[in-house]
Amino acid sequence: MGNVTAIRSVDRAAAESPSPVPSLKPRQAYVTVRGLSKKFQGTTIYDDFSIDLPMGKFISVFGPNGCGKSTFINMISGLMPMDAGEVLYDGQTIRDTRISYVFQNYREALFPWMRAIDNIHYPLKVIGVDRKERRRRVEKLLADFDVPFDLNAYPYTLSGGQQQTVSILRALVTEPEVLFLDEPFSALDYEMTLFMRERLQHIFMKLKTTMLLVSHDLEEAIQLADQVVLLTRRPTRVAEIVPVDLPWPRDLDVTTGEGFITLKRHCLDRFWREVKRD
Ligand SMILES: Nc1ncnc2c1ncn2[C@@H]1O[C@H](COP(=O)(O)OP(=O)(O)OP(=O)(O)O)[C@@H](O)[C@H]1O
Repeated sequence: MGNVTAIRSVDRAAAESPSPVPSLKPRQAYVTVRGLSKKFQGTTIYDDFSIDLPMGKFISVFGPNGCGKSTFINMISGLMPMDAGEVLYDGQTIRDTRISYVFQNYREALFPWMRAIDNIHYPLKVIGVDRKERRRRVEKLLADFDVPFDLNAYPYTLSGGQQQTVSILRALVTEPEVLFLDEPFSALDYEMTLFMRERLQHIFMKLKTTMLLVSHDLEEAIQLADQVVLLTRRPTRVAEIVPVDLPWPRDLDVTTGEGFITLKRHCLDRFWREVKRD
């Protein structure tokens, strides 16, 4: 609404004044987290934690073991209650924001009694989209992605990477504004992990959906992100937000290039300082 009002007032100004109209930059929307606190059995994980994350960007979250990376995205995605705090997505609460979640454990995430294609249809069915419209939306999604295996297969007949591809497609079918990914590739072998990172980048470049990724793997965290959020040990704060100004797609040339190596070294330094801190 704010933008519409701004554009209208500039139009009026243009009509009333001969001076050139200043060009309007699109407003950057943010996920705003304020005063987030969480304890588990007396142990403080977060205490009055705040951060702003730009929407439409790929953000990865990296930090020491057990610092609360998964807890963070579970809370801001509404999967886990916070003890205190507020999270807004471009000013809207989570209830008014379309979100999806891709879990690490694809074996438990897909419905084994449904074919892959029916797994992808399922979220639309839950929100009451009729069969014809469901088919249209799934076809539109699949047209964008070259899926190199049979979606009529049952999940157990598919490889880990294929199953995780189905999970990602299922997460995307509702056209989420924000996609949360909690170590989505950590259960895959190395070859499949590299392949899936490439695929996820292409999805991101095409859709520009806000992506929030938790990763244990610093290379992955850097390769996929516009910004890496480095967290401290508990009680967890932001150690640093590292911008990743590297060209997309981050292919082998990029990930073995000087810019990437410098960023990795910087993040590792910060990480070690944090891990060794008394
Ligand atoms: N439901 C829960 N009940 C009790 N403690 C929990 C619960 N969930 C997480 N924890 C604890 O909170 C801390 C943060 O957990 P979390 O899984 O968010 O960390 P993480 O940074 O994602 O961990 P890792 O690096 O091991 O994946 C850990 O010490 C964990 O044991």
